Amino acid sequence: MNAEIRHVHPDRGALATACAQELLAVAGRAVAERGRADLVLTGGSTGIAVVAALPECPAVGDIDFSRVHFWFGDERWVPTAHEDRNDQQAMDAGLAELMRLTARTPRALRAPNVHRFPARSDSADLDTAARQAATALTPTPAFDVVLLGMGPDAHVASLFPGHPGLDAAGMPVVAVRQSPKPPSERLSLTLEAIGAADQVWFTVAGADKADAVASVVAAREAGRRDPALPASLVDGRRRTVWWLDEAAAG
Ligand SMILES: O=C(O)[C@H](O)[C@@H](O)[C@H](O)[C@H](O)COP(=O)(O)O
Repeated sequence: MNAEIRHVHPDRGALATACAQELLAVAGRAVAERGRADLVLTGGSTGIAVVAALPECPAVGDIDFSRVHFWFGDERWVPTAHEDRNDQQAMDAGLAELMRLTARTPRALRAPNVHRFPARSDSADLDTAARQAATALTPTPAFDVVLLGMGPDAHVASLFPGHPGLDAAGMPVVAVRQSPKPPSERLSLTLEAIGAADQVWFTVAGADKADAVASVVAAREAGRRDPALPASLVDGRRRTVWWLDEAAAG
């Protein structure tokens, strides 16, 4: 049975710290129980703040990062190492530091454990890249946690209200064009791939998100799945968690 939990923190920094600590706790348990952890990171200000908080967590030294795999919920279709890429922002914010901190140990986080979407520079076109990414995600890994940010329009990953990607069925990755949030071309996990996760965590901060949070929470509490609010369409198999700051919680 799916449980929905809400944590409210004073600000984005406190939210990010608490969320990062819990993420490492989940990773530690997954490694102990099934030999590996699969964590899906997200772009956006709050998602990247969570990654930035990871190296500061006291539990870093207790985790066997050689068994922790990081994935991405979506990616912006720009060249490798471009500053707009979610993988590059995550590396710069915290993954590179995690690699540095663990480098001289047998538990090191190494580059092959960071599973990136294809980049504009190394794939022929967006549709080919989506097919390549889908192949790499078939079968879909047993994600322990999918982290999601949420836009003021209630989009998650790169699944925007009214966009065709929302209807994608039978595939884990979809090509997204004409995204209302720049850049306009993107790759995204589908609702099906996100929903295969054990836990889905929304990380949302800022007063500009309060209306969207209120609408999505109201829809979910009423059992209403509304394609105009993509965040109302996703659940973890076991648990869905909201990590909010006070401004977003309203
Ligand atoms: O690539 C992206 O832009 C995202 O993954 C996107 O879904 C993001 O998480 C939300 O737009 C929230 O972003 P903010 O926290 O910056 O508002």
